[in-house]
Amino acid sequence: TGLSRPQRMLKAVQKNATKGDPQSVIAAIDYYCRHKEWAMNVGDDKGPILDSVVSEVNPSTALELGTYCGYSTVRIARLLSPGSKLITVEFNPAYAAVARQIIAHAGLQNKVTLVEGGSGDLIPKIKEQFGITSFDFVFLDHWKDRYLPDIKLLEDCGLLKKGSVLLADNVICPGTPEYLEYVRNSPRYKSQYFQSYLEYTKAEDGLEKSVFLG
Ligand SMILES: Oc1cc(-c2ccc(F)cc2)cc2nccnc12
Ligand SMILES: [Mg+2]
Repeated sequence: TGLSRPQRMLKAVQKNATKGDPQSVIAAIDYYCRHKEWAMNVGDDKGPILDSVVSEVNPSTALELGTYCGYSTVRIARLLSPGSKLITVEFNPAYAAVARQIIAHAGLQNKVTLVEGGSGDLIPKIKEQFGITSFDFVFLDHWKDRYLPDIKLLEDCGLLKKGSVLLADNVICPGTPEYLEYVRNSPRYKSQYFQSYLEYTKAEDGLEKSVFLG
């Protein structure tokens, strides 16, 4: 049945984006998904909000849950200072295979470690496997029913410290009600909603930024 949607997106990047130029990779994906076929990238409405939070935090260690094709991986990694690291976790091997190639096309493979597997299984292994004591920034963009259990796991594994910033995609569409209720009512977080739009559409969506208070 031919190429998958992620593979078609990869082809568009290889055809239209300049190797080693992250901005051209971002633009090629946004053009393809806006004009050819929709895909679940954070996109060019929410993307600048992601950029501003990453730039403000300037993380030495960052974690992304849900790589998909690597669009937000490229958005985050292009803003990291030299020596900073982004770990991105993807459950679906076919998605991971495309993401590796898109991240490489952007020339960001040295800043990114893509780990294949379930976030619930991998989070407890991060300290020993990567020698990371805590994350300055976490982008949640995977399955919505994993957001809450995964931040509780990050807390329990001691991977968050005072000032760690969580940014969650899709808190309106598809929606993460349990997660929102938790971060907005827990004394351990200071939470803020950034209203925007579901990628490449006019539907409402937004990002929730939550600072861990320790
Ligand atoms: O940004 C996203 C959008 C959607 C999505 C799918 C279908 C719709 F109709 C609306 C929204 C799903 C997502 N799953 C995982 C990570 N991010 C997602
Ligand atoms: Mg998303």
